[in-house]
Amino acid sequence: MASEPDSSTIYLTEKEAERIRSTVLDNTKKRSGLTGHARNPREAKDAIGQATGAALMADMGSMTMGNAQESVPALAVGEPYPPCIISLSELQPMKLCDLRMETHHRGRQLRIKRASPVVTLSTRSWTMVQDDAGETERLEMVLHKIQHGKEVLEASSHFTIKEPYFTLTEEGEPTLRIDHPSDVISHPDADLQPPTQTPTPEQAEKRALAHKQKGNTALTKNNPALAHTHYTTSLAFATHLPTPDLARDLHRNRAHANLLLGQHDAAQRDALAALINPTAEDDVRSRELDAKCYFRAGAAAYALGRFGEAQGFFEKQLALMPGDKVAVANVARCEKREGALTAVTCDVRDERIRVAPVGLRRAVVERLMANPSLIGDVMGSYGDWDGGDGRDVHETGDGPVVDVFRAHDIISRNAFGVGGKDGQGGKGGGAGLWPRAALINHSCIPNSEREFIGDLMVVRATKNIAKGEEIVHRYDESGVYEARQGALMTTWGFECSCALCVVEKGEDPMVQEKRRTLTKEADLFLKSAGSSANKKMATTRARRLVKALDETYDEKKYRGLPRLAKRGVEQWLSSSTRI
Ligand SMILES: C[S@@+](CC[C@H](N)C(=O)[O-])C[C@H]1O[C@@H](n2cnc3c(N)ncnc32)[C@H](O)[C@@H]1O
Repeated sequence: MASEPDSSTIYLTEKEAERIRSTVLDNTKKRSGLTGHARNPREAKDAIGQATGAALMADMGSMTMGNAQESVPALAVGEPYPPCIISLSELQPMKLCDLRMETHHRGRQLRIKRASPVVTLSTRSWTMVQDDAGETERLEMVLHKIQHGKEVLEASSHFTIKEPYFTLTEEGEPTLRIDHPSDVISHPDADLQPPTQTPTPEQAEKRALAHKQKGNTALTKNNPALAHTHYTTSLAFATHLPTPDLARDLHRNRAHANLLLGQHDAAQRDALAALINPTAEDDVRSRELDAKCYFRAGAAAYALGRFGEAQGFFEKQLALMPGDKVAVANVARCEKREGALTAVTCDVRDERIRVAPVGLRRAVVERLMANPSLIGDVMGSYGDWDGGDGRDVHETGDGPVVDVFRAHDIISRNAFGVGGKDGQGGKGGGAGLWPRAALINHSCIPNSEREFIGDLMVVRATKNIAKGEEIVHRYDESGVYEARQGALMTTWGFECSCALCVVEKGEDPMVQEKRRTLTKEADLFLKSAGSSANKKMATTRARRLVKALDETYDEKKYRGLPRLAKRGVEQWLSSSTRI
């Protein structure tokens, strides 16, 4: 399958769709037949050699292809399962030899270390891992494999997997598989471990200062993830010092690293933990430092969309540093945005093939993991998979928890294209999730319209809306009944039964066919009309098309109802004849 450069069009033949569907469904069947079977041990040397070769090939591939993505990856959306919602301390250890095929090892944890390079592909990454008995197994992270802008499997060499899932890859090879990013805990390398025994103040100061210095260097080298790690280790030592000054410096610096990493909750927490709150008016240095903290807390709140709170912090900053207008004006938008990775997905639940904004799913989950205060807002949205027992658990003792299957379903049913009004993504514009606007239902006879100012969605009333009346907008713009219903069913999973759809559904098939043919002609006209040299001729043709389309609508049946098929050409006419 291929995608057109700079286009949201993906060409997928029926044969290709069938191949994807049958691969995914055959694999699902094969896996279910293996449930509970013993695992076949791997030969370590071969396994590590296989991963090393594949990593080399993947690296060479990305070097020669660069970022040009000519083919679209396929992704199976498997049977949903909830993330682990139990803290590590309550899970029983297990070994690789205890693994059973096609099993979620509930109540267990598996400690492993990486034994090969990581093979990084666009929608998943894998590597070979070993436990302390020297057994080797394959480990795969699907889609949500990046944290702090780095591949999780590459960022460390020791991990614990919570409630490991042992299954088959899409190619049928046994693997440990991680879907939910909270199901893997990375352990820092030895020199970044917090102290195991209480250090003397001298030892604590020496280690804390050394890590602070490394953190500062990492920040100047544009590596906030490494800076964050060093500041965190430094803080673990600084808490053993008799005065809080160094710990405050570290919180202030880590707030900066957190902002750069898009971890706004943590940035705000750090910025406020660093406050000195000087009482003396002439303590200029402390006032400057606190102003910096309020600026960072404000920038974090702003990025979280809490504008009132952000304003409060900026006002406090100004009170400490009167006249520093630049600080307010320079509110940094620290949010990292991800490219619009699209994949062809096959969902085993309804066997449908969809083109899904999986880059958006990855960006949303990354943002939620980094800012747990947002999890409730997003996870409260409508989605087919309700998350089972873990639905309302957003955090365990080990950190935030995001159910990626629920996130997937929520995005499938609630995402809209930025810049487009078709809900499928404007041309090259990507897609986004607006939790509040996602509450709005669809109608083909809407009373509002969505528009975009950058990535800000504006829902504008298109007619007077009475108090208590439901606000509705159009998810799909197609003027052809079957095309519109097809998109509503595939993307949003419902059949529209508004007054217009009721009439169109009962329409004479001959009339429907005529309208379809004319709509195709209108679409072709709209594609070429902009470049037409003869405007007069184009206008005449547009008028003729509007008239012909109008004649397919029975005056009585369509009284008070929109005639969607002619909208596009009518809009062209009104804009082309506007002075
Ligand atoms: C963006 S959400 C809309 C808000 C959602 N109804 C809620 O309760 O949060 C989209 C989902 O709402 C439902 N929906 C929206 N418009 C609908 C309509 N006209 N008829 C039936 N279901 C509709 C579908 O389940 C769809 O997948």
